[in-house]
Amino acid sequence: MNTQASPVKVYVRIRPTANFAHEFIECLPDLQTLSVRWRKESKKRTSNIHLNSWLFKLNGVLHNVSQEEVYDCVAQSVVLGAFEGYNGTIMCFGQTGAGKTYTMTGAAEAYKQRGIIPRVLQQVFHEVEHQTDQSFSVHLSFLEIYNETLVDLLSALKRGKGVNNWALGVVEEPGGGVSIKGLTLHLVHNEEEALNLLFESEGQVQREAMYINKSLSFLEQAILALADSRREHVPFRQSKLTHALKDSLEQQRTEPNLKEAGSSPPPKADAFEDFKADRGSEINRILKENKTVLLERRSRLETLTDVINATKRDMDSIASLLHQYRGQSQGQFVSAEGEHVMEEAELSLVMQLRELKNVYRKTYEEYNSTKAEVSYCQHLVNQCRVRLLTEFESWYNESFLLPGQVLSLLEGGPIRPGHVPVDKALTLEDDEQKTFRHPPDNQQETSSAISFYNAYNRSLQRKVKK
Ligand SMILES: Nc1ncnc2c1ncn2[C@@H]1O[C@H](COP(=O)(O)OP(=O)(O)OP(=O)(O)O)[C@@H](O)[C@H]1O
Repeated sequence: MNTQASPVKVYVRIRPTANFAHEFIECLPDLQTLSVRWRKESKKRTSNIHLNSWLFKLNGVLHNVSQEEVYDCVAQSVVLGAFEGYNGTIMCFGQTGAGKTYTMTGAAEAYKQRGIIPRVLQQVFHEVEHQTDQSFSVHLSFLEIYNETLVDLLSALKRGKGVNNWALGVVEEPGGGVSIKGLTLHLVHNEEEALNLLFESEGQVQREAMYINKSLSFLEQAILALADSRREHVPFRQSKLTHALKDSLEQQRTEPNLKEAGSSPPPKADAFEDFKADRGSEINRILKENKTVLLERRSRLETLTDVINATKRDMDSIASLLHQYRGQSQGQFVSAEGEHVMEEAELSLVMQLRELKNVYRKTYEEYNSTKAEVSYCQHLVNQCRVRLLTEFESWYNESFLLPGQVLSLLEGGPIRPGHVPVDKALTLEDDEQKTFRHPPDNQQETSSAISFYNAYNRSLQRKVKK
C-alpha cells in the first residue's frame, strides 16, 4: 500500500457523545492505545466482581477530532500512495449509528464537515493538476454489495448500453488481481464532475432519494405558496407528489381535527412557519446558513468567470499588439552571443503577457475549486431541505393529526409519528380497539403492524438519509 512499515493501518474514531463512558473506555496519552474494561458480576451470587479489561494498540485513536484531521491522518497517505502506483482501500466498520456515513460521506451541516470521499476527490484532482510531468485519466465507479448482490450504482448513466446489474460478477483476472465484470467506469475530468457523480446519480437506491429531494422541494414551494394569501396560483402541478396531494393540502384548512373533535388543525402553511420559528429553528438556521454560503460561492464563481474572460481578452489584445510590433519592427537586435535582444516596448509587452497568463492560470484554478464547492453546497442545501420537511411532517402529524391512542401506542418505540401515514395510523388505532374485543389474536396483529412500520420506517430513514 504505502511506503511506511505496515501496509494495514487501523484507527478507532470515537463518536462524540454527551455522556462518554470514561469509567469503561480510556484513551491513553500516546493516542494509540485504547483501554476497554467492564465489570463482570459472578453468576454465583457471591459478592465477587471481576474487572475485565483489554488494551488495544492501534495506529491512532481519533477522539474529538475534526473531519479534516481524520482525513489527514487516515486518507491522505492512501491517495498519495495511489499516485505512486499502490492500490489503496479505506474501509469503515462499526455498529449502526457509530458514524460511518458521517466519516465517509460527511454531514449536511456544513462544508467543513464533508467526509473522506469528497475530500479524496478533491485531493486526487489537486494532485492531477500539480503532477504535470505525467498524464492521468480518472475513472469512477460506485458499487454496492447488499445481501450478497452486486449493484452498479451508476449503471443508469450509461444510457442505451443495456447495462444489466444481474450480469455483474467478481472475476479473477488471468494476470492477477480481481475486478468486477460489468461494472461501469465513468471518466471524470475534474472534481466537480466527480462530485456530481457522487451526489446526483447514485444509482437506483440513491436515485429514489433524489426524486424524494426534488418532490419535497416542490412540496415546500407549494406549502409556501399556500401560506401566502396574496398568491393566487399554487404550483401543485410541478410534481406528481404535489399534484396527488393537491386536495389534501388545500383541504387542510377546513379538515376536522382528528386529535380533538371540534377544533381543526392549522393550515399546513401556517404551521410550517411556526415550526421554522420554534421546533425546527435549528435546522432552518442551518439551511439558511448553507443557502448563504451557496449564494456567496455562486457570486464568487461569477466574479471569477468575469476575471477569466477579462484576462483572456487582455491576453488576446496584448498578443496581437506583440504580433503587430514584431511584424512592423525593422530588424532584430542581436547580442554579441547571437541572442535576440528585445527592445523596451517589446519586452514590456512580453512581461505583461506573462503576468496575465499567470493571473489566468491562478484564477482558473480557483474557479475550478469554487465550482466544486458550489456543487457541494447545493447538495448540503438539498439535504437540509429534506430534513426540515421530514421533521416538519413528523411534528405536524404528532401535534395535530394523530389521535392520542395512536401516539401512546408509538411512544418509546423507534418509530416517529411523522413516519406513519395518517390513514395507516388510524388503522392502527382500529386494531388497538379490536384488541380490547379479541385480545389474543389482535394483539399479535397490532404488534406485527408495528413491526411492519418499524421496518418501513427504517427503510424510509435510509432513503431520506441517502
Ligand atoms: N464524529 C462525529 N461528530 C458529530 N456527529 C457525528 C459524528 N459521528 C456521527 N455523528 C452523527 O451521529 C449520527 C449517526 O452517524 P452515522 O449516520 O454516520 O452512523 P452510521 O454508522 O453510518 O449508521 P448506520 O450504520 O445506521 O447507517 C448522525 O447524526 C451523525 O451526523
